[in-house]
Amino acid sequence: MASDTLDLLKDCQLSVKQVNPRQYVAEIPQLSNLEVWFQRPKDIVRKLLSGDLDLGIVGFDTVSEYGKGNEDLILVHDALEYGDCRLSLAIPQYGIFQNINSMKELAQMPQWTAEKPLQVATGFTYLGPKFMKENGLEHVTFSTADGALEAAPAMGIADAILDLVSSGTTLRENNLKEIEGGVVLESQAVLVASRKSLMQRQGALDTTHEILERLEAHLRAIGQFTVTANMRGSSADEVAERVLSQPSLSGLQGPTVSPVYCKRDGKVSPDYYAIVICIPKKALYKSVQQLRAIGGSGVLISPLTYIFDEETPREEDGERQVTQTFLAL
Ligand SMILES: Nc1ncnc2c1ncn2[C@@H]1O[C@H](COP(=O)(O)OP(=O)(O)OP(=O)(O)O)[C@@H](O)[C@H]1O
Ligand SMILES: O=P(O)(O)OC[C@H]1O[C@H](OP(=O)(O)OP(=O)(O)O)[C@H](O)[C@@H]1O
Ligand SMILES: [Mg+2]
Repeated sequence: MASDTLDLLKDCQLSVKQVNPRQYVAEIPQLSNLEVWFQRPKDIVRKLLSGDLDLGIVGFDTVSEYGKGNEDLILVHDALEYGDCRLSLAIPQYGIFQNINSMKELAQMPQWTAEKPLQVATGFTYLGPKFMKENGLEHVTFSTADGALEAAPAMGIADAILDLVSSGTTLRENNLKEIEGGVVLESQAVLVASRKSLMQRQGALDTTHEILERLEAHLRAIGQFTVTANMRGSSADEVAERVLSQPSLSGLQGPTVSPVYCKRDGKVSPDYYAIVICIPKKALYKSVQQLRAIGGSGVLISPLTYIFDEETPREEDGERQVTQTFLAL
């Protein structure tokens, strides 16, 4: 998470300058009134709540576990697109669990009683009990460990585990399986703020706004490409019409069409037109085919680095409750 976070900030032109890796304080030269502190994920959330930090970048799982629904925590950006994982319940593939494939079946197993409850090993001692209760599992006890939880069932320490899963390799290698309805939450890296800080600390809101804008500009651009092509035509309007007749070629705000002039027999006139559009990566191949079909040639494709809109989309988007809260400040 730490190195992915540093990479993301760097891509947003917010490089973190750390004198040496053992020093836990650093700076971002572009943001003069900001200090960066390297802390364990759970401590970031705790320190946001205690008022010792204003902003944090952590996994959503950590915000949920240690934030415990506290309304002082605001998700300023809820999808930084790395650290993807899910918090999920896993049980052994063997023994009494061989034919158990859902939370419902697990809850209905006759084995779990007040005297002999289902034992779950987890580091998520807030979300774990809450989830099991919501799923109708009454007879459950929890044991906690900081890592290598996947070994607990084979060691006889627990029946099940509740831990983060990404590729699923660790579970598989330890003969464990996920079950239907067993995902507590989906997680990825988020930017989280203390509401109190944003409201009360001088400059905190402006700095957060700047970071958010840069993040948005970069994240919107990932997966988008600029496509330029040449096209013959009688006028810019006619070329634009041809481009817009194709569903994958409308770009962010329609195509830019520019005349390419050349001089022939002493006369300067547009010989052909250059068109520029932004295209999402997944539509790239289809778009190139469509461009060719309408007479496009010399198609050049380059990755986009930033897309700055008039306003940060996350602030405009009415559907995003969290950012609305941020704006409401
Ligand atoms: N396998 C994984 N793939 C992707 N993201 C993960 C994975 N495991 C954990 N994460 C994310 O990385 C965050 C940090 O996990 P990590 O294991 O680095 O720290 P930790 O063990 O929780 O903290 P500490 O360093 O205090 O022990 C998690 O909260 C989660 O959001
Ligand atoms: O599904 P996978 O891709 O195999 O990833 C899941 C593993 O990753 C995390 O552990 P991590 O490597 O962070 O070590 P830790 O448990 O010691 O924190 C998590 O706790 C799982 O064990
Ligand atoms: Mg692990």
